Amino acid sequence: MASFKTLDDLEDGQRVLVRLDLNSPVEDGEVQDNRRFDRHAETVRELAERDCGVVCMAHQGRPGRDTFVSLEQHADILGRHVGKPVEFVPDTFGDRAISAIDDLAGGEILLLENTRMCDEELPEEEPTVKAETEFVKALAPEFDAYVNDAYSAAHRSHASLVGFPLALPAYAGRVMETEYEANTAIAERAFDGPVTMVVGGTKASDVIDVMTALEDKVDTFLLGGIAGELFLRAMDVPVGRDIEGMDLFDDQWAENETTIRSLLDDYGDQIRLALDLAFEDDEGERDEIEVLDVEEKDRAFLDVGSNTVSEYAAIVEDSEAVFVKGALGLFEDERFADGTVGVLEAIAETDCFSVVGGGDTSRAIEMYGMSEDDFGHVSIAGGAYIRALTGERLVGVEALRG
Ligand SMILES: Nc1ncnc2c1ncn2[C@@H]1O[C@H](COP(=O)(O)OP(=O)(O)O)[C@@H](O)[C@H]1O
Ligand SMILES: O=C(OP(=O)(O)O)[C@H](O)COP(=O)(O)O
Repeated sequence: MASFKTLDDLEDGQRVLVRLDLNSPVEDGEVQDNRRFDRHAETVRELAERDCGVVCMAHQGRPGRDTFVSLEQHADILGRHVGKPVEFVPDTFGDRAISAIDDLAGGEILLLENTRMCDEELPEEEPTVKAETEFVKALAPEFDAYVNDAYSAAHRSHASLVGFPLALPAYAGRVMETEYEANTAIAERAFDGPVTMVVGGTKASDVIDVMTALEDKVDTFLLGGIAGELFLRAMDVPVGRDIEGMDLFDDQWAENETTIRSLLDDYGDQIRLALDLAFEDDEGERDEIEVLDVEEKDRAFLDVGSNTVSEYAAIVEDSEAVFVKGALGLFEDERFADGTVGVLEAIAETDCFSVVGGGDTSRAIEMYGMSEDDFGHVSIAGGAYIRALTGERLVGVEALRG
């Protein structure tokens, strides 16, 4: 179990500084609503209902990128999800921020400006260094407590994540608590029956890291996506054509060939690869081919085939726990969603313990009309999820332990 304090340990009516992760896609300058708002709203609402004065901080994008924008729009979106007004303060820790915090009554909510607009936030440094920044020293005396709900940013040693826990009594928010429990389950929990891990997506290195870290915890790895094709290539199946403009295959093959071959040599019995693959035919329709019939590296495969889905679904049905990282195909295109959706539906239908993570893959649940309630946990974290799966400790979580 986690050895940090949670909101159950926090007294009502306090003035609290809450770190959220509202980092969102931005299209043409417009911040896109997403599950992070909905999840964090639960923590913020609870604190406001418990008569706390709630001051939220969060980041958006990275300096120099188009997504590095103000949090003004985030305040409106968050307010809609909380069901209460969230006042935006265009300042991180200066006079305007301090004066707005001083005026805050119990039950009211503020959102401060993008923490990454403060110079001291970003360089990754030790918590003790971050605790000595002007940012932390100016804000901390205004509060009774600090709550970190930003699990998905907890792998970053930034001031708003690791500095404040040294300056204030620190608690995990509801998102932090549930993400931590679910995402560390594979590394820390023992299951009575078979444990299965579905791994796919575009990043072979993520898949390799997960497989290497978890080979003794997982009975069967079900592979798909671009990563799965690279494993097929190591079995001499001529797949993995480069899509124009994207060095998805050849670069990754050059980087990972040796590790993929040794994973297959050492843990081949635990690894299932696609039996068939799907591609776009001349009429633009989905077509499928048996892996054994692929003779030339002349087309892009965009999903696993229907026999593979049946085989994978049967393995899922017999599992005690299933963890998902990465999609089995290009599910954003309905023609190539069968693998990802078929396996997710199999998970949803069984009563196994399940965790689905990865920013892109978990979007498939909503896109294809499945309910998050049918899964044990759907993570809103990307990088932090991978780190948790591979047993890496997250600095932001460690800082909460005191
Ligand atoms: N065969 C494929 N060809 C192209 N894209 C694929 C293929 N298989 C999976 N994908 C893409 O992989 C993406 C998810 O990859 P990744 O970023 O590694 O996972 P996540 O963000 O879920 O951790 C999906 O958006 C999906 O479109
Ligand atoms: O969205 C985030 O990470 P993710 O894309 O790995 O889920 C976090 O907000 C961390 O952002 P960062 O990777 O710019 O430090």
